Amino acid sequence: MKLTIVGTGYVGLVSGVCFSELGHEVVCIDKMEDKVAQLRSGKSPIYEPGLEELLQKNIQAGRLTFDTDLSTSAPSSDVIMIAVGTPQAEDGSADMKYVHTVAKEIGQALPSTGQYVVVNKSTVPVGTADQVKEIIHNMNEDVDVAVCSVPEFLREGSAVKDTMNPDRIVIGTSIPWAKARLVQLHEKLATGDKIVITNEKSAEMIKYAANSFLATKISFINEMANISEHVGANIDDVVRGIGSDRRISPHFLNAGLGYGGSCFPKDVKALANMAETHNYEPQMLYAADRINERQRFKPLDQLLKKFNGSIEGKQIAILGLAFKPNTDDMRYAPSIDIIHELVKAGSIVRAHDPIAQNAAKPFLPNNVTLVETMEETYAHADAVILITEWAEYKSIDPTDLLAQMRGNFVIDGRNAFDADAYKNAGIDYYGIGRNS
Ligand SMILES: NC(=O)c1ccc[n+]([C@@H]2O[C@H](COP(=O)([O-])OP(=O)(O)OC[C@H]3O[C@@H](n4cnc5c(N)ncnc54)[C@H](O)[C@@H]3O)[C@@H](O)[C@H]2O)c1
Ligand SMILES: O=c1ccn([C@@H]2O[C@H](COP(=O)(O)OP(=O)(O)O[C@H]3O[C@H](CO)[C@@H](O)[C@H](O)[C@H]3O)[C@@H](O)[C@H]2O)c(=O)[nH]1
Repeated sequence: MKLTIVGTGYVGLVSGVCFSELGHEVVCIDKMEDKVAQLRSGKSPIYEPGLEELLQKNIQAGRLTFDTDLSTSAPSSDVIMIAVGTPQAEDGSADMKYVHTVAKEIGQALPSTGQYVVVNKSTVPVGTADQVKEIIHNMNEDVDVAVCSVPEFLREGSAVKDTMNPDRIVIGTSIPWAKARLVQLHEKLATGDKIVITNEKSAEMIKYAANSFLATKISFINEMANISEHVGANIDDVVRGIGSDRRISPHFLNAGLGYGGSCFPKDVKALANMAETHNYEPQMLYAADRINERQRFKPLDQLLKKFNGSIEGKQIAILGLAFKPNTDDMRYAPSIDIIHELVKAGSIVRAHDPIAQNAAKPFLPNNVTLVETMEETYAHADAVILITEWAEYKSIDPTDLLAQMRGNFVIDGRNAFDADAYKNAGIDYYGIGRNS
């Protein structure tokens, strides 16, 4: 099949690379000319394990090309996918301007002959498929187009693996010929029960429900960790105890500094906003969001407690800047808020991230020192905060760490270190919900 994919962010680029790897002919479109030039030369603009290799392989095989304009490839494509950003608007809703622009461009590009499938792969409010169809028809009322919803569930850091081995593919369309085309497109990825076929609105809702459930699960376990601290329980044991119940499962129950990234924070808010516009008050979503907003500031409370109310002049080492390991994405990373607060309080901050160092720069205050190695971060530090649980940080020897620090306070914001080993080495160790 021939595909045009509009937008080369995580979703558009990873989908483009994976569909071409599966043998389809793919043209990826982006407005940013330098990004398109970079992609044409086989260089990935994002850090994503396994992506660049497949990008180069499929460009060489002639199945994957890049363009700045969709008008050449869209009319000859079996499927046109919209994969542009839907960032958070000021009122918490999804900002739809990029999707609407692409819809107009598609309407202008498609001829009145042929049958076209347009897919919303971006995370969009319920009702968007109808809206996109209306915009396309406003441009060209004769075009025969099915606008469908096929939401994306990949995770950054394992995006290629997730796309090639999906738990399920959701296809939202009420038009039989469009359904047949989309089932065929995905047949090497999912068949049988792994394909969830539904209408457009339910598919759009599935994406928000999935992300909001996962975000709520994280806020729930963070709430349990916070309560455990107050009552003297240990969250690791609590998770073992509840996670062994198959109805709960141990997955996605890591207490820490809360969820960041480009999806959960904005999608919980967008779903809440959607509910409000339909006069429904989504109490659970408000709570998940509020708990998450507060959680990332826990290291500051602990530092103030440790240093008797003032951290002015204290040297604080930050381990990890990206919103999670195996990505260089800094969108809504807890490190940004934490570091700004530390600097405001007069601390001297040295920070390290194995991959996100450059991506982090524009988000951080100028007087933060970004260092090349993790050892340089904690040399002479009064306190260390682990924010992102990169594998290399887990291999730190607590005795070596203590020998290089000036102080002895370590805040493990992701419960990634061996608490007993740290305490036995003489470190004043604080983990989230672990101190009992
Ligand atoms: N990032 C993820 O892990 C992920 C996973 C699942 C779903 N999603 C959803 O997918 C959508 C895309 O997210 P992302 O992180 O991949 O996006 P992104 O914001 O990283 O990138 C979007 C790209 O679209 C391009 N673009 C904007 N307008 C364009 C136009 N008119 N024509 C061509 N290109 C245009 C931009 O230049 C940019 O390169 C969002 O709705 C997001 O919520 C993201
Ligand atoms: O037990 C956990 C699991 C995750 N997190 C945090 O939650 C955030 C999100 O993590 P993850 O879901 O792994 O990353 P994303 O790449 O943001 O992926 C989510 O958002 C995507 C965009 O919508 C969806 O496609 C994915 O299915 C969904 O997992 C990160 O800050 C993690 O540190 C925790 O705090 N505790």
